[in-house]
Amino acid sequence: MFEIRVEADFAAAHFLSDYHGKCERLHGHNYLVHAHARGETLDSGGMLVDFGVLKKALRDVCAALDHSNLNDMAAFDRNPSAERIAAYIFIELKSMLPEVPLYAVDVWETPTSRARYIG
Ligand SMILES: Nc1nc2c(c(=O)[nH]1)N=C([C@H](O)[C@H](O)COP(=O)(O)OP(=O)(O)OP(=O)(O)O)CN2
Ligand SMILES: [Zn+2]
Repeated sequence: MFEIRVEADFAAAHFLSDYHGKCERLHGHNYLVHAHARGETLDSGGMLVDFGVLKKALRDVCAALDHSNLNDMAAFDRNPSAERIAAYIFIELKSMLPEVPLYAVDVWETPTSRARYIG
């Protein structure tokens, strides 16, 4: 089994509507995102997926979120948690690159807190 991972980032504001604590107030994160692809088969160039292809798509998805207020996006249903952001990015990537064996998307909200969506 082979696995590759690419990375991108974005900065955004959010708050959690159904949360009692500091995160119910508007605040921001520098989100770090990892996209993972997994598979058994390499192409004739010996690659699972060209890093550059997956990285460009991930950067495009992250650019659309950059410097936004994530609570403005209906996709997150008032609670833009790291879990929902990871699922959203996974679905966006899969629609852009249906042929890529995308495995998971990780969203690091802080250096010590990460959510993963496995598709
Ligand atoms: N499962 C989840 N839990 C929390 C999420 C989330 O998206 N999924 N989000 C938050 C807040 O957005 C918060 O900003 C980040 O939480 P936390 O890791 O607690 O942030 P800190 O760095 O401030 O925590 P330290 O105590 O300094 O480690 C909360 N929970
Ligand atoms: Zn937060």
